[in-house]
Amino acid sequence: MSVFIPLSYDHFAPAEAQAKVLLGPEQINAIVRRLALELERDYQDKHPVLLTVMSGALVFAGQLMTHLRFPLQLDYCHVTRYRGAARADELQWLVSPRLALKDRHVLVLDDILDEGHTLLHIERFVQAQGARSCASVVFCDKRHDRKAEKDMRAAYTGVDIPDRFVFGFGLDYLEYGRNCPALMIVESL
Ligand SMILES: O=P(O)(O)OC[C@H]1O[C@H](OP(=O)(O)OP(=O)(O)O)[C@H](O)[C@@H]1O
Ligand SMILES: Nc1nc2[nH]cnc2c(=O)[nH]1
Repeated sequence: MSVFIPLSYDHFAPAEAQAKVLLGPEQINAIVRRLALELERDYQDKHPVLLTVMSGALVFAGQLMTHLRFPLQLDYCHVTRYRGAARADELQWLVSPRLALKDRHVLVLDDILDEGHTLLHIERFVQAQGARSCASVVFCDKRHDRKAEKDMRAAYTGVDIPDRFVFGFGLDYLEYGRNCPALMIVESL
C-alpha cells in the first residue's frame, strides 16, 4: 500500500527557514542515554522485542539501541496518522510486526506522543497478540489536553515539549527534515 505525498519542498523550505532549535544533538544524546539506563535497569533479563514505529522513530531507535547493553530483538511496524502533514487524518496500518509477540515483553518505541492515538492503537494490537507485557518508550511528549486518554503518558518519556509542531531527529514535515540532527520547533504550524 502506498501513501500519496506530493513533492513539497517548496512548502517545507519556508517552514525550515523559520524553525528554531528546541533540542540540539548533545541535549538529545543526553536524553537518549538516560532512557537507555532506565531500560537497562528494567529490562536486563527480559529479552524484550523493541517494536519501532516507522518512520518517525527510526532515528530514535537507532540511537537508543547503541546504548542498550542487554539481549533484545528488533522489529518494526508502520502506522501513520499524519501522512507527512501537520494535521492528523485516519490511522492507517502500512506494515505489521514480523516477530511473534506472544509471551514476549514488548517495548513500543516512538519518536513522539502527541494525541496518543497511534500508541494506544499499537499497544492494543500488541496486547491482542498475547504479549507478556507491553510498555511504550517515547523520545518526546507534547504537553496539551487533547490526549486520546486523560492524563495519558508513556511508561518511559525522554522529554516533555511544548504544544507546537516539531521536526528533525526522525520527525518530518511533508516527509522532509527527518535527517536534521536537532529537534526543531515551528511556531506557525
Ligand atoms: O500521538 P499521535 O497524535 O497519534 O501522533 C504520533 C505519531 O505521529 C507521527 O507519525 P506519523 O503519523 O506522522 O507517521 P510517520 O512516522 O510515518 O511520519 C509520529 O511518528 C507518531 O507515530
Ligand atoms: N513531525 C511531527 N509529527 C508529529 N506527529 C504528531 N505530532 C507531530 C509533530 O509535532 N511533528
